[in-house]
Amino acid sequence: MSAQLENNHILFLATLAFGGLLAAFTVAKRWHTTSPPPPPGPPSYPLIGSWLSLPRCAPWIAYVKWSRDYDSDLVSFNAFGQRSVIVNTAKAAQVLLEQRSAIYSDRPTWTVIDLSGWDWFLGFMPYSERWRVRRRIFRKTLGEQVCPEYRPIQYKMAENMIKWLYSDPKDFQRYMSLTAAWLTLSLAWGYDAKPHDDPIVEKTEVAVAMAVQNTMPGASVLNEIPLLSRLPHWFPGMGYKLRASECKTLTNEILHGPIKAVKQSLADGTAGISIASKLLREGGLDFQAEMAIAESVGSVFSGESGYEHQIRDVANLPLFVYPAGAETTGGTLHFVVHGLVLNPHVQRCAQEEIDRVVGRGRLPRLDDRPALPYVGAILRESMRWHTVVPLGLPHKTTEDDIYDGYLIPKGTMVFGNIWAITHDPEKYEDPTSFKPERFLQNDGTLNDDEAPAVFGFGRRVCPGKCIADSSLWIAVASLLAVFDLNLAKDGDGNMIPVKDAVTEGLTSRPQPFECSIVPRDSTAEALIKSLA
Ligand code: HEM
Repeated sequence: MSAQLENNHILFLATLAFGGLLAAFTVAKRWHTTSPPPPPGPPSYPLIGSWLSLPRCAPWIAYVKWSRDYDSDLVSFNAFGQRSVIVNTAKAAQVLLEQRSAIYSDRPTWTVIDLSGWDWFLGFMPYSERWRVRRRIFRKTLGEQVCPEYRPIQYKMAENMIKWLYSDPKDFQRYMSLTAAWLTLSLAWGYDAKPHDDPIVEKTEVAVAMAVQNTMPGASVLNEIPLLSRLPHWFPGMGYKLRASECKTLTNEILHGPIKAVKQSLADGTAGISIASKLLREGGLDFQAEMAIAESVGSVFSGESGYEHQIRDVANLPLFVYPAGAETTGGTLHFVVHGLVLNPHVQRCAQEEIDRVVGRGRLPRLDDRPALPYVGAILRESMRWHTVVPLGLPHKTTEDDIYDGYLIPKGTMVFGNIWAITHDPEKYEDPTSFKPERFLQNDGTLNDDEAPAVFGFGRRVCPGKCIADSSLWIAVASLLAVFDLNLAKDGDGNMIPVKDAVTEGLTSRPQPFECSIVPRDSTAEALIKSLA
């Protein structure tokens, strides 16, 4: 055991020495060449680079300040030899992440993510034929063309949300998350998650939280120095490894559970619409054609037969939906409630619109959407006001590039700062205020600003955009149709203030807060009670 410890120690020191040499070499190379400088950023030191200067809280806001200080659309830093560039303006994002998307669409390799058994997740997959095939299958099963087929699930989601909120309004934050979890599990496998103690919801929430924590810049030293992953989990600072292995076990359990139920329901003839049932039943032929393309391109799949890929992909594909969709959709619903509670006049305007167009006898439907622009403006503003993925997912360059005289070398991690783009005061006056009207034209119709940055950029743009947007719209419209949302009162009848504070990580949502959610009146209560 002590010899092993000594070996590991030597390995650790060798890694540090190697890293130091690498950093020194990088610095020396920069001094002695005439290549353009990287985008500006904090000072860099041997080995660690600018790691000590990395903002530990609200980095998306800190990076905007860096942009102001350095007077540049782009800022950058180097941590342990890995350069990251932050794109802080819509103009630069348009050029780099959209127009030059062909060389900005790779993803970094996160050692901790691989150790966690999350290499199957589309969002973390390198830009490769493997990614392209899965993305095409995703589009076929959940893209814009097929999105309307999932309406029954979306309406059921909204009805569930209303019933849960009516029965237990104090626990609204849990129910907002559950609404999103229910939606994604239902889309994935037709799985009807229970409102309490659902095993799949519980396991998936834990696994997702573990996985996403490990992707933030500076989250784990293993991401910066992958060689350290050879050290044992009990070695000081290697706790990440243990958590990664727990995450892997949990993820495997989730991956293999619900697909069996879908196969059974297809055999019984009871399967409803879901991505899994589409893949197994309706999508069979197309799916096989996609897999044939995948096999013809090679090495990723070497050693496995097409049938095995197919089974593995059918099992894994629906699972993309939960990590990508539950946290984002749930977080947005939290921000909608947050914005509405702080702005009762916005609720009144929306309710007036819904009553006029839909009446009081039914819930709004997606066919009503064009006639309810104010509700649409509330959704856009909620997503702009507090972006749920403030820094998006990191892209990685596959070639050297130059922008504004700065070099962005091949292998750079590039973050589109979605928060900065949606809080640009030149585009959005008073950007920290919640003002749905900013998305309306003088005649009351929606303008053409759909705040697209919230769904990311270029070839990696969110493929769940259509289903997310329509599901959120139906949830917001239904919520406003039947409930009033107000500040909660304490025991003495005083209003409990709600802070405008958010959680931090890869995704963001409001800090826990209290509010009162009550049926608007007896007509609304009767409608709620009529929901089957
Ligand atoms: C409010 C809801 C949502 C928001 C704000 C959102 C936002 C994003 C963002 C910013 C990205 C990264 C894009 C980039 O790299 O530039 C992304 C990726 C992704 N999203 Fe969404 N998303 C939402 C809902 C969903 C839903 C419901 C699904 C699935 C049904 C989904 C599936 C995905 C997937 C699979 C990726 C990875 C794509 C890739 O790397 O190729 N998202 N999303």
